[in-house]
Amino acid sequence: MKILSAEKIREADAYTIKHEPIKSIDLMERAAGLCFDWLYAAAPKLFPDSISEEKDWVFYIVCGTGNNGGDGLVLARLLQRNGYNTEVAVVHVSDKPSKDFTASLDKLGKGKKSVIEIKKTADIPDFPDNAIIIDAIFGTGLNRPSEGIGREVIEKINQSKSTKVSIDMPSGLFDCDNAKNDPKGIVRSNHILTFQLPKLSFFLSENEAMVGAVHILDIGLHPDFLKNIDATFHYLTGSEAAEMRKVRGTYSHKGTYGHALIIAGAEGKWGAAVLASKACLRSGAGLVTTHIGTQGADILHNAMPELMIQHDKAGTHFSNLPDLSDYDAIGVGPGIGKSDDTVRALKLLIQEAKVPLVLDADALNILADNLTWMAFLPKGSILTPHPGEFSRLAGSKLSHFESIEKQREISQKNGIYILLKGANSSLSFPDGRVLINSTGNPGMASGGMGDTLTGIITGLLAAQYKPLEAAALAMFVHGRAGDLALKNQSVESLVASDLIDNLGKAFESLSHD
Ligand SMILES: NC(=O)C1=CN([C@@H]2O[C@H](COP(=O)(O)OP(=O)(O)OC[C@H]3O[C@@H](n4cnc5c(N)ncnc54)[C@H](O)[C@@H]3O)[C@@H](O)[C@H]2O)[C@H](O)CC1
Ligand SMILES: [K+]
Repeated sequence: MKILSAEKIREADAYTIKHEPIKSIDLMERAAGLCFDWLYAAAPKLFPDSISEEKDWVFYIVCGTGNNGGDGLVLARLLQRNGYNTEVAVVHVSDKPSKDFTASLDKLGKGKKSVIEIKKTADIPDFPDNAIIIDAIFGTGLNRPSEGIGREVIEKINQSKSTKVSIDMPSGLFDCDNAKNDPKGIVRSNHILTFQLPKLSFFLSENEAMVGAVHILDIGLHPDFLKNIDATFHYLTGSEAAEMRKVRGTYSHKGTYGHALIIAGAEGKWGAAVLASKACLRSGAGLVTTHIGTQGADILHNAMPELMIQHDKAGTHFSNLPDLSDYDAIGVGPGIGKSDDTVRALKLLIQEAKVPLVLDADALNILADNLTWMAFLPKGSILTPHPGEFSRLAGSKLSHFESIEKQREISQKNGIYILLKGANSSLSFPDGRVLINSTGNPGMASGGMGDTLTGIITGLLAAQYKPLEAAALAMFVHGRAGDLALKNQSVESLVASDLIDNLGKAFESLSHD
């Protein structure tokens, strides 16, 4: 699913109005109608248990004077028509109300319910603590941080304990970069009813306090426009991940699915090799060999009889390169440490490898100490840093938005894929596009999860997936397996082994997406 900028969404809006064709006011009615349907279904769960009777429900609709405010006014009319209690406030954020705002206000007027006009501080009402506040002050038309009376109202809304439902965007939030924005001037939304496509800022950690649950409402923007428009950012949905999955031929054999090499583990961290190797075996590789210090070999053998083992010359860590000619995919890094001979062996691996590499953990830390090696990585290699590893690679502490911009830059410059792990992991391609993941949960913030991801990507690469599909499908399935594993665990108790146990179900679940 594409993620478009506010500017592109405006173009989509205009294209739809012209080519569907539909009047802009009717598009607003359609959008607000979908908000009503959502609220109608969700309201019983949104009001506190103490207010169980519909007659006691209050919907407090706070509107700006642009089209976002217009949506709020149409929604207010629909709520009133269906017999719900409403309070409607208009914040005079601009002295030039939009045409459709004015038309919607006229229609509401016919219902003879008075509107609270907010022009100055003294006009701002006390918002209740047990209502639903509909936030329709600013949408995609915000052109500078909220200020003046609009901002004052936003701050007062944020003081209320009522559930806040934002139309299209939390008012005050920009669609992409909020580095120069002030969080205090943004509605702390519990639910966002966003139109057609999600906005990038919904997925960024700096906006966590303002972005609640996101609900995407299909308002029928023109499919031709949505299909043809180029997008830098994409949200990876289940059906898109499912399309990447390859069907296995009846007459295929283990040779069809390639031979993966995992280089992982060192004294005290053999478990990293176990997790990466297991995940690799469970992700479709025909054969998996793990290159490991002799002292870790028994642990691996006992954990997985299906695995082949390649002994390193050093007993305790990765120090020498095996013959690479047998392998279709190579994953390196989990738990390998940073010994001098490990550094030398990794350098040799980067020079000698003829297949894309998957680099994780200590392999990335070594790379961060030797940034010139980046240009020598086999094209299509995949780096899987967590935010700490990424900041070492990128050279400074960055906001999430800045990290993604930097991630794109490094991918494009070096012809590699970077999978920046975290909530809403992002995968950047050599051509500058970025996929944002839609699976996973906070229980996955624990040791070993990254080792598992390395194994999955390497397994898919061995099984002849192209780097783009291997990285994207692995990212999705890894999160999905974490979500499935959570059903029998809690966010506190979830561990990487649970995730591996659910890989089968996760791959299978794709057939239902
Ligand atoms: N996407 C669609 O197809 C549809 C979108 N709809 C809704 O329309 C808004 C966008 O409306 P727009 O009129 O362009 O802008 P806003 O209502 O978001 O606000 C603009 C309004 O506010 C003024 N303004 C902007 N920034 C500030 C500021 N910092 N301080 C004060 N005032 C500010 C600006 O001058 C305007 O007056 C979209 O989000 C949807 O909700 C349609 O209704 C359905 C189709
Ligand atoms: K809004």
